[in-house]
Amino acid sequence: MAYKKEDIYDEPVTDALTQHYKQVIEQLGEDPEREGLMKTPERVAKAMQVLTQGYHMDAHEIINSAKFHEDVSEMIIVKDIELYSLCEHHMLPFFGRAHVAYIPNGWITGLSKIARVVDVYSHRLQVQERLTVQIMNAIKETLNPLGVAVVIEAKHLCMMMRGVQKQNSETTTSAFDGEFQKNSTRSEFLKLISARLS
Ligand SMILES: Nc1nc2c(ncn2[C@@H]2O[C@H](COP(=O)(O)OP(=O)(O)OP(=O)(O)O)[C@@H](O)[C@H]2O)c(=O)[nH]1
Ligand SMILES: [Zn+2]
Repeated sequence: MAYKKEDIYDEPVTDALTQHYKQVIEQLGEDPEREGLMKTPERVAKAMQVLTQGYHMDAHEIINSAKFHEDVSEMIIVKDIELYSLCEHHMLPFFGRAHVAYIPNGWITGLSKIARVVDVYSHRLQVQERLTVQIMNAIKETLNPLGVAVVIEAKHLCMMMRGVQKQNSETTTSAFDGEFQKNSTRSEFLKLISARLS
């Protein structure tokens, strides 16, 4: 599991990406040999490996590493988990907050593991909808809870810096399973997450 900084970079990948980014800089009309840009291709190569490190991480393994038997049947909510991802269409960031809830069925996991699962799937090339469902499925498949809910609110730089150039639009996606498909449970969850947001 690549948790530590030194585990993230793969030397052949860094070398190959560095060469490509040097060409990218040239094609954009800049001089990759000028002082300020000398180390930029390598920096970008490393940054991109950090932003996509989720491909080398296993969400199921993370949850299973801190899975505890506990007889609680109340809703557990972890809200305002900040997330940074890359849209797979433009490879530009989208960023915002994830709110995750589940109703245990005998098993709980460490709270930080929920945030780690958000990181695993957001550190990949994504669409917000798939990211939302993947987080839900990882919790569903490992904890077999009575229900899981995930809401993500995010802003997409591809819509802000280019293209349609809308600075204030925010996209909300949601995925509900089990008990959360019932109106009353879903309303309770939505009320609890919006209570602190306002
Ligand atoms: N559904 C969804 N769409 C996304 C996401 N991130 C970016 N997009 C959209 O992906 C679409 C790609 O559309 P294209 O027409 O192929 O690309 P484009 O010409 O760059 O489109 P514009 O952004 O409208 O200029 C755009 O409408 C983006 O807004 C996401 O997470 N989910
Ligand atoms: Zn995009």
